[in-house]
Order: sequence, then C-alpha cells, then structure tokens
Amino acid sequence: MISQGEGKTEKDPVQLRCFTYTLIFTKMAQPLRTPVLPAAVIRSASTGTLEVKEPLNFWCGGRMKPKDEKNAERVYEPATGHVLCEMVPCGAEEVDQAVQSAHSAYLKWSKMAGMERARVMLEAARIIREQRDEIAKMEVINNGKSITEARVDIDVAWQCIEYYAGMAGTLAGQHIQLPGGAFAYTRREPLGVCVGIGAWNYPFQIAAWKSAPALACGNAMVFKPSPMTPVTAVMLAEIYAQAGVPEGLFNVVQGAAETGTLLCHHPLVAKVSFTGSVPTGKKIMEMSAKGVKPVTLELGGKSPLIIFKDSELDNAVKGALMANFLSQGEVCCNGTRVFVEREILPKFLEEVVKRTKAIPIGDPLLDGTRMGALISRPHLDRVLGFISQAKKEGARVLCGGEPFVPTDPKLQGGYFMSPCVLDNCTDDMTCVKEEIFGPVMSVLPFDTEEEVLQRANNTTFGLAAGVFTRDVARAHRVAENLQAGTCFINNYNISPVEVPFGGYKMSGFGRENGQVTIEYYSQLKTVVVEMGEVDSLF
Ligand SMILES: NC(=O)C1=CN([C@@H]2O[C@H](COP(=O)(O)OP(=O)(O)OC[C@H]3O[C@@H](n4cnc5c(N)ncnc54)[C@H](O)[C@@H]3O)[C@@H](O)[C@H]2O)C=CC1
Repeated sequence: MISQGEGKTEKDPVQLRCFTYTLIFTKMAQPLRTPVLPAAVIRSASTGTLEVKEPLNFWCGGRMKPKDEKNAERVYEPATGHVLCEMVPCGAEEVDQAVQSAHSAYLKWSKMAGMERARVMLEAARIIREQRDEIAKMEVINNGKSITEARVDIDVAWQCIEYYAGMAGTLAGQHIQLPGGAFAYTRREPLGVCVGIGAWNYPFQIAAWKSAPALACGNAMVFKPSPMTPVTAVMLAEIYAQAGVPEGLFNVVQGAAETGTLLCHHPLVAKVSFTGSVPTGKKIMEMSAKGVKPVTLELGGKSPLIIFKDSELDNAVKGALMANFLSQGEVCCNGTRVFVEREILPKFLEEVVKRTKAIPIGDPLLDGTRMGALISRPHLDRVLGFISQAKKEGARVLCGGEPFVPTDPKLQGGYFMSPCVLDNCTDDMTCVKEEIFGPVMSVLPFDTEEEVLQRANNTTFGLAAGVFTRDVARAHRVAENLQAGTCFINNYNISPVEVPFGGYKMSGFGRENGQVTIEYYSQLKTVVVEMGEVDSLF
C-alpha cells in the first residue's frame, strides 16, 4: 500500500493527504483476500441453499468488513424469499476510504501505457469467462432471473471488458500544424476517480459496462450496487484484483441512497455514471452539478414497438416477446407499448397470447426455465397493482397478470407472476404511460404511419424503440422519426457491446458501450507549442 503514494510531491496536497490516509487506514483495517465464496460452494448450491456471510465491500485490493453493522438490511433470494445475506451500508468514513483507495490506484494506473492496461483487462475478461457459470449462478440467486439469461449477461460483461481492452491501446490525440512552425497536439486524459451507481436488474453487467470504459481510459472506479443485489459486484472486484490491477483500482461500497449521496458529493470524485430510475437520476444530476462533475444517466423508459401489417408475423411476435419478457420484464429498454396495425391485430394477439402462456416459469436455476422471480415482494405487488389499475381503466387481460405459485415447495415464498398481455389499451391509460418494470405488454392498434409515429413519440421517455416491416424505406423513415436513443429494425433488445446504448429525453444522456463512450470517461487536453518568438501586442 505504501508504494501507492509514489509520485506525490509536497506541492500536491491532495496526493499527500491520500498517501497519509492510506497509511492510516491500512493500519486500521486489513483487506480480506480470500474469495467472497469459493467456486466449489457456489457450484454445489441450489435454489434456497446459499447464505453469504462474508463482507461485500471491497477496497485496498480486498474485501473490507463493515465498520458498523447496526444498519444491516436483509437481502432476499427472489425465487424463495429466503435471506441470502445482509447488506451493511457504508458511511462517510468508509466511502472516503474507498475513494482514497481508488485515487491512489488511479495515480499508478493512469501512468501506464494503454497496452499495459489492455493486458490486465484482457486477463480480467479471461477470468470472467473461466468463472462464468459460478458468477451467473450467483446472479440468479441474488436477482431471480433465469440462468439462461444470466449466462448471457456474464458473457456480455466479459465481452465489454475485452472490447474496451482493445480500445485502451488505441487512445490517441491529434497533431495540428499552426503558422510559423508552431503546432498543437491533443492528449486524451482520464478524469480520475469515477463513481458507478447501479440498478438491480443487471448487477454484474452494469458494473462491467461502467468499469470497462472507465478503466480503459486510465480512471479508477468506486462502484455502488443496488442494495437489493450486493453480491456479484464484489466478485468483479476480486477478478480485477486477480487480473493484476493496482490495489484499489476497482472498489465496491454497499449501501442505498445515503451512501450514493456521499459518493456523489465526495470532492475526489470526478464523474458519476448512474443507472436507475428517472427520479434518482435527477437527484444525481443535481448533486453532481454542485461539484460541476460530468454525469452519465441511464434511466428508465416506456419504449414503443411498432408492428406494420407487412411484417413477417412470426418474427414480429418473437420480437414482441423479446421486447417484453426478458428478465421478468425488468429491463429499462423494453418495448412495452406494442402498436400493431389494426388489420393484423387479431392474428398477432392470438399468437402472442399462445406463446406467452407457454413461457416456463419457475426455478430460475433450471435450464428449462424462461421466466424467474421478480426482484422483491414490494416490486411484485407494485407490478400487480399496475394490472389492477389497467383493468379499472378499461384494459382487458388476455393472459397472465396473476401471482404465480410454483409447485416446488421451496419456491412457494418466491416473487413469481405470470406474464401478462393487455388488450383494449388506450394511450392515456396508466399502464401505457408509466414504466411498470415487470412482465406486462400493452397492445395498442393503429391505422397509419403518421399517426403511430406521433403516438409513439408522445412520451417523456426516449430510451429505445422498434419497428417491424418488410418495407425497407419505411423502416428507415420510421427509425429516423422515432425519438429514442436506440431503434431496432425487425428485432428487439439486441445490445452488443460495440453499439452505443443510451437515452433521449428523460431516459438520460451520455452513452454506454461503443467507441463513443471513451469520450464520457476521458477529457481532452490541448497543448499549444510555439517554435519561434512570442509575437506580443504589448
Ligand atoms: N437506462 C438503463 O440503462 C437502465 C435503467 N434502469 C432503470 O432503473 C430503474 C430500476 O432500478 P432501481 O434500482 O429501482 O432504481 P433506483 O433509481 O431506485 O436506484 C438505482 C441506484 O441508485 C441508488 N440511489 C437511490 N437513491 C439515491 C440517491 N439519492 N443518491 C445516490 N444514489 C441513489 C440506489 O441505491 C441504486 O443503487 C428503472 O426505472 C429502470 O428503467 C435499469 C436498468 C438499465
């Protein structure tokens, strides 16, 4: 740890304070270097059997015990309702330790060549591939989604780290020739300590999506997962450490709003990247504004999916299911307002309902399951409440929308529901206007392209949108006119790491993934060089 103070000078009080502090807290608390859960324990676990007792914070290169356990909150396994672990929120002192730890690591990491950083990140990606099944299993146990989906999430996570590792060695500036032999050049420099704050629906993947571009650019990160899914971010921290990042480069602090607030206000934090709801996003922006810190906001959505009568119906039906039922409908970019051209509505509904009823719901650790449990009992109640409200407002439930109790006795306390298709919807209904974040598809008929575009855009959100048609010109015209950060043509919910992802309007700003995200985790310095005499006016 002491070597992390290298590079300090007496002229730099921030570095000096960081160095001194590092010495002090190293004496106070020693990081734990054993893995949060041995792979063999995870492999032998099944639904309802796992308990995590180990501390879930991570800084200074190891797991850290919470300072004060009195505010511990229970974390439940969604499929069973059993207590999986306790989440102990970090207070001001712990947040400061994590940020200082990140800052010390940043001083080293940012001085390394891009290719050196790339090698370490590629090693992290390799370890994730190696541990894919254990991480996916923990994700399922903590989040409730099906193992089939969780494996894809973990694959996307290592692909993201691999992608940005590839980019780390390519970061470069420009050379600009000026009159008289003078010139300027630009340097793409890191920001410093970046904070990542995540939602509960893709816990490991969100941590990877935020840390990969941040680390590739030479930053350090302190990540705060959702208090409902505290377990897998610390596994990512262990993997980065194992891959050889400087101690403290990627840190995890547990907590909820209070801990998040402390992070946003910390003076050594240079940037905040947030994934979550619109109301919290607004607060993050306000807090960051006080310190003039850039923010990335990945917020909610109520995305439209438009199905024209000339579409290939089987694909359109599959697209609508993919747009609504992944991760029990707990996906920000879901296309939950499904506009169907009136002529094909009966056929579309028949097919969609038939396939929705056939979705296997149950033990999320079983390979055959396609829909697991929702994140929590209150969230399940909230989603069911939207369906009751929809009925009151005149919508017709074509299938699902009920609590689901699996026959397996161990799953009877789980937060399951049957996926729901709502017909007879109108644009002014609550289920059509508000983000439900559950497996609820609202179907709306339309007659013309002009009309559907106007209705599709009549929302304060703008995260994603989709169109199914065989008419190439119409597909691109509709995509051009949809107000959304991502438009899918003849598919839905495809998010490869090479492709930028982010919102329009109140769905946020900034992007994750793709080349452009480098710009959100770095800053450009211009260096102007005079080669002759100074031409002074004075
Ligand atoms: N656009 C995107 O990429 C995604 C957006 N989301 C959105 O996230 C929402 C669901 O996730 P939730 O976890 O319920 O959202 P949330 O906004 O309640 O919480 C998100 C995170 O912010 C933290 N937080 C809460 N209050 C805070 C405060 N005052 N200061 C700092 N941090 C604070 C929470 O502890 C959590 O880690 C949905 O609206 C969904 O659409 C979810 C996934 C992806």
